[in-house]
Amino acid sequence: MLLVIDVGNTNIVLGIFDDKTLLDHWRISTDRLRTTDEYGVLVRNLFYLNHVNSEEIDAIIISSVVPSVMPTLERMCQRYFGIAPLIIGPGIRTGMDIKYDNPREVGADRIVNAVAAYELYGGPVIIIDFGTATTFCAVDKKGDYLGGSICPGIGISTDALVQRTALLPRIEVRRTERVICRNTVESMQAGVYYGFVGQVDGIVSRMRRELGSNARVVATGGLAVIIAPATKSIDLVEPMLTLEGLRIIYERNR
Ligand SMILES: Nc1ncnc2c1ncn2[C@@H]1O[C@H](COP(=O)(O)OP(=O)(O)OP(=O)(O)O)[C@@H](O)[C@H]1O
Ligand SMILES: CC(C)(CO)[C@@H](O)C(=O)NCCC(=O)O
Ligand SMILES: [K+]
Repeated sequence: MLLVIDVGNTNIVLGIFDDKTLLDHWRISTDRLRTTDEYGVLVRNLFYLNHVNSEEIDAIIISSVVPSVMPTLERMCQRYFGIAPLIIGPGIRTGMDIKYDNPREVGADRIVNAVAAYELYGGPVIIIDFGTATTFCAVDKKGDYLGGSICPGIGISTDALVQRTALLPRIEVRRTERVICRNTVESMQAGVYYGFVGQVDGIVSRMRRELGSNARVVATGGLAVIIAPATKSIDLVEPMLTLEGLRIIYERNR
């Protein structure tokens, strides 16, 4: 079985594949201070509680956009699984040509998402990931990664709004009936929700113009299912896109 690990700035998502089937997945917070042994105990416990036999893990692949936790995670893989993990980075075959000025600069999560989306849906395709940041990525018909846009994420934007004001409370991101709202919580919900819906449709329409096509649009990340229904442009929501991409890239490098 294959253990896939996606290290984001807020969360680390772990998944287990038996061949092409995702058997289970878990989300833990990204904690730069956690030790090798703490990560080891956490992961081994998740496996134990979900009846996964650690002995059956025969490979690990990791994508990370948080360099500082990588030495710890690599040691965890060695020590608790006896495996040297494959790490998305220079030297890994993704099967995708990266057209960034400096290909090493693109976040590994964006490349992994792009590989999965192109494999699943073909090109041209636009990928939106609602994580700590909201990223938009474009892949053309040939399967080249063209680049995209990076926006402040929904969670951190809302946190900033709450932190920098005296009277605004924390809210749950939620769709509202209307945008002319008569209380603070609903006003904030409407602004956050329809503001980010508008961002999606605005950036996608510009991207479609630059891509010169009727690109398909796939969304992932925790908030994708909440935002997608009100957008005009999101065609598909694929919550496990990054894990799927890690599995595909692993197969290209085994
Ligand atoms: N319903 C919600 N209301 C308010 N905030 C939310 C809601 N769901 C998620 N968030 C916040 O949105 C942010 C993005 O969450 P999500 O879990 O999608 O990203 P992530 O996968 O953790 O991101 P990364 O991959 O960058 O670590 C987090 O800060 C999270 O706390
Ligand atoms: C944009 C984030 C933070 C999204 O997780 C990540 O992909 C990242 O740190 N990227 C590096 C910069 C870039 O992709 O151009
Ligand atoms: K992510």
